[in-house]
Formats: sequence, C-alpha cells, structure tokens
Amino acid sequence: MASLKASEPGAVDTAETVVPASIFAPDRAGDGAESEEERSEGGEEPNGESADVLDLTNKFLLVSPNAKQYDALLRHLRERIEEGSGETIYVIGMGSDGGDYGLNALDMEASVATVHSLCETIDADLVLLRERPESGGQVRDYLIRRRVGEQDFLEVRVAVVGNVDAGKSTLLGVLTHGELDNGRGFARQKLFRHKHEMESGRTSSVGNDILGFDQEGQVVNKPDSHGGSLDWTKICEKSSKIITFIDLAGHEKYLKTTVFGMTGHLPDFCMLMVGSNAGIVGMTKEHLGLALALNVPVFVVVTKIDMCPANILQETLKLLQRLLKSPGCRKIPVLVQNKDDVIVTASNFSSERYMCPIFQISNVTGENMDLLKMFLNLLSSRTTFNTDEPAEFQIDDTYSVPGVGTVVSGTTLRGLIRLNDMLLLGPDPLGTFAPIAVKSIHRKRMPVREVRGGQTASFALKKIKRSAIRKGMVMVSPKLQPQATWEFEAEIIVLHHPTTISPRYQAMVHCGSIRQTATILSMNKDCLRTGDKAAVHFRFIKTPEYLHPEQKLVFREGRTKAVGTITKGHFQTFFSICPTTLFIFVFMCFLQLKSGGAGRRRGGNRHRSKGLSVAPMSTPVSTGAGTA
Ligand SMILES: Nc1nc2c(ncn2[C@@H]2O[C@H](COP(=O)(O)OP(=O)(O)OP(=O)(O)O)[C@@H](O)[C@H]2O)c(=O)[nH]1
Repeated sequence: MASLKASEPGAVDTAETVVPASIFAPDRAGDGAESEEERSEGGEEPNGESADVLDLTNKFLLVSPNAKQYDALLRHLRERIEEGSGETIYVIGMGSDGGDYGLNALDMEASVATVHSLCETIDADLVLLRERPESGGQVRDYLIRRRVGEQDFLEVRVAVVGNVDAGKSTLLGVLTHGELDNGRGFARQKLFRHKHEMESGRTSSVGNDILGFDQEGQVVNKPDSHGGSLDWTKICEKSSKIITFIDLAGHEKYLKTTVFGMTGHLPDFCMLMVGSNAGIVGMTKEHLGLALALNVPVFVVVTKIDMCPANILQETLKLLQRLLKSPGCRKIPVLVQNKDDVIVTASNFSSERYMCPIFQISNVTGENMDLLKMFLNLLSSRTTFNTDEPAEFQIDDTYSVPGVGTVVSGTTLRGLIRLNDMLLLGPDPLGTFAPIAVKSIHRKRMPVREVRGGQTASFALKKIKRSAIRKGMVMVSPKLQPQATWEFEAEIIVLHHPTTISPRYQAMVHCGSIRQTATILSMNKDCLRTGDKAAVHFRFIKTPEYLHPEQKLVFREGRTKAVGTITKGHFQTFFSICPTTLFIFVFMCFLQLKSGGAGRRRGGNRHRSKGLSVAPMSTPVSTGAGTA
C-alpha cells in the first residue's frame, strides 16, 4: 500500500492540516527578469559588492568574486560549518538580490567552481543533493561536510521512542543491517541483548546501534555474512557520519530506563515511532511529552503502512497532527513525501523548533526508507564544540573489562579530552573529586587519541575499582574546580500526578546521567497538582551530585511526573553531609586503620583510601591536585 500523500483525494484531512515542507524554504525575493544593468543599479557591483557592504546573499557573488569577497565567503562558510557541527547545506543560485532565483549554465559552472575552491581551502567535501529549475535558471543544493580522517566522524545521537510494538527495534534492524523485515520479528532479532528480550520480543535495556554514512551519503553498514553482526570499527573507518540510535524500551514497565536514555544519553534528536494500525496509544504521548520537556527536537516515523488500511492510516495521521498542534506541543507537522521535503525539513530542523517532520514507512516493503535514510544523513549534531572550554564528561555506564580494568562510558559534554589527560572524577559519597588518568579512549569500539564535546566515548581508567564509580559521576578538567551539591533549586511543572505533591514528597530525579531519589524540602506553593508550576528546593537522599544551573530534570515516581530546569545548586559544606554518609566514612576509616593496610594489597583500595584522605570534604580539589 502506498503512503498517503497530502495531495491525494483520500488524504483530505491531512492535506488541510499538515503543512507542506515548502513553507520552510526561503521566501522568494521577487519576480521579474533582470538584465546585467539592473543588477548593477544603485551603485552595486554586478557580483554583489556595494561600496562599503558585502552582500553575501547575492546569487551572483559566487560567479567571480574578488579577493575581498572570496575571503568574506570563506569566513561565512567556516561559520556555517562551525554552527552545523561540521556540515551545512549550501544553496547555489538563490539570493536576495530582488531578481528571480536560478543561474544560467555558465554562471552555475563558475559558482560551483568557486564553492569547490572554498571547500578545498577549508578541507571539506561538496556533494550535490538536488538540482531544480527556477525562472532565472537552475538552483542547486549541496551538502558541504568537513573532511574527517579515518579515525574521525561526525556524530549524531537519535533517541528512538514509541509504544511497544511500534516497530522501533525492527526499523533499527532494517536500517543498520540492510535487510527488510518479514512482519514477524525477523529484523529485530539482531538487536536484542538479553535472552528474555529474544523470548518476549520486547526491548528492556538502553541499546546502541550505529548507522554509518560515507561522504556521498551512502550507508556503509555491512553485516558479516555468518553471524550477521556489525563490525563497528570498519563502519567507523568508512564513515564520515555516524548516527547512534539510542533504542529505548516501549513498555511502561521500562519507563525508568526510557527516561534515563532520554536524559543520560544526551540525544540530539528524538525519533518517535507510531504503528499506523495501532495509532497514538499507550506510551506514545508520554514519550513525546518527555522529549518536548527536555527540549529535544522530535520527528515522527509512522510504520507498518504495508498492512494498514487507508482509512486507519488517515485516522492515525489526523490524530497525530492534532496532537502535535495541541497547545502542549505547539508543533507544525510536515509530511515528508519526497527528496525536496527531506532537504527542506533536514536543513531547518535544528533551528525551526516548531517543525515536526513525519515519515510514513514500511519495514517489510522498504517503502520510503530512502527518504528516512537521506534525512538521517543530513541531520547535524546540536552540540557545538569549543576547544577552549574545560573538559566535562558525564558517565552513564561502568564496566570491568578483563585485561583492561575499569572502563566508563558516557558523553563528552564540552571541551577536549586527550589520552593520558589527568581529570577529576567524582563526586564520591563525600562529595569529593579524585584525580584520575585516562589510560585509553575508545569511540564506537575504535581506539582514538582524543574526544571532543558532543562525542560519546569509553575510557579505561587507571587505579580505580569499578565499584567506586557510579552512573551520574563526571570526569572534569581540574580547571573547573568542581563542587558537589546535596541540595538544589529548580523551576518545575507537574505534568501528571493523581493527587497533590507537598514538602517531604520523594521521587526519582533524572538529570543528565544522574538518577537518584530526592526529597522536596520546600516550595513556593503549599501543594502542587497536575499542571502547576513552582520553584522547588530539593535534597538528594544518598549522595551529593555534580549539577549545573540550566540543566533539565525529570522528577518521576511511576507515571507521576514533573519536569523542570535547575536554577541553583547549594554547594556542600561539612555540615551538609548526611549523618549516614558520615557514619560510613568514619566506619571505613576505622576499618582501614584496624586492618593495618589490608586494602593496600589491592591497587584499587590503595588509591581509593588515598583519594579519600587527601581530598578536603567541603572544598573543591585544586587544579594542582589534579595535575600533580
Ligand atoms: N507488516 C509490518 N510489520 C512490522 C513493521 N515494523 C515492525 N513490524 C512487526 O511488528 C512487530 C513489533 O516490532 P518491534 O520492532 O519489536 O516493536 P518495538 O517498538 O521495538 O517494541 P518494544 O521493543 O517492545 O518496545 C514485529 O513482529 C515486527 O516484525 C512494518 O513496517 N510492517
């Protein structure tokens, strides 16, 4: 069955309510052909340079720029590539010079040569995405992507959410393994990680799958012909861009894991999957609400269009666009039907917060899969990177690897981390940060020498036991002089609660990769009900954490949920340590003394006891301690 087009007679409701992608394309500047003389009118040079201003939007500027214009174009392109985290979509033949869009063949050739030369200067590649006729000639859209070495690639993280059976794991199986599904769970088998997942057909953990694109935008994933598994290193070597899918569980039972995936794995985008036959059911709204609350741009993939009757598909699309346009979402649904729509939606998706592209696909017939792949290749990371910022890395998992030792995985939030760098790891239960050396770094299972802001990585750490590290800890540059906090203030809004929330209420706080129960100490209202907003003072119950103002948080207990933003942290003093922790600390010191150095026989303990005794409790570890 073909997907519904907005213009099809059967899709009347959709056509009326779903906006065509073209509304996001740049406005036409005006009509009417122009002559060479008209172009130069008003003292302006033919190629767009007025006496004192360089108009970089003039379509003729690229035809034969002088040295000054060339430099300005180069600066402008560099900025755009910076903003797009290594890539940008560049349109040739369109400009705000008041004339028609499009260039004749000669001007186009000259303009493309200029852009080629610009790209060579900044070490980037130019790939033609589309060519279209306009009244003034041809217009071309190019993807310009910074060249990366074999060891490097651009990285975009996409969280995959949606109700159980929406086809999440199946789509990821089809995309990453290149084989269509049989409608009975064939494609998803390759992704399940646990035996119980194989048996029940349900995802229960946060899974990572990668999809690599080469410079030309072609998928590079090639599963091995025997086991069907993917060789991540090969994919990374051949790719200029890697999409990491964070496959999250659809079942309500695993909501805690899903929330952790959305907050802790720092997705750039959220792919909300909806089964066309089932519609907006179960956890769909919950997952959409979560993405919106965390400010993650959402696109929707409607699956199973091969088995869905036309009227049901229409109904699902109608309800979907109603939901997206509702006051709680305030999105503009855009039905993606062809390559033009893909280019327009992908190039505006990060900046146009209100846009929500909708794809209709089949994992069984592969219909529209090419559009979805093209869209994924054009998405660029939302995290911009700045080398000057001190490094910050948040830990979302820990491992003990035989022969290697303790390994932590997570996301580099900012800055640059190099092999053998000395960072501060913490906070431990006492709120201190201990110096730690980075022994080796892996990106997508591939050894690398450094990682930058926005990239996920795993680090092998020296002289530390896995048990001393927990999810939510950070590794930061000593320059930051990190401080842990037991208490913090946040502006929150209650999305759903059956009764009222008042002081002393406890629930799980998810913030980045932090997941810990916190108590409400006080708030600026007596009690909170669904829909209420308040300024709330929280306190963690177990350990202090490393927090930033402006961080998003989810406060959750079962389906009860509040979301908000941290406004202030209360930094720890000796007296703010909870009595239980203090007792554990004294008890541990006592054991250490009594055993006369039993721990010293094991490297990890030796390090830990050293860390605890040298680091002051209420003050940050100094830069000197970190770099010594
Ligand atoms: N006919 C058809 N069947 C599909 C399609 N996509 C998925 N399926 C089938 O739908 C069933 C559920 O798919 P899953 O991928 O397990 O769904 P899920 O959303 O990952 O479910 P959870 O992991 O439990 O959250 C499987 O039997 C798939 O074979 C499709 O496009 N067409």
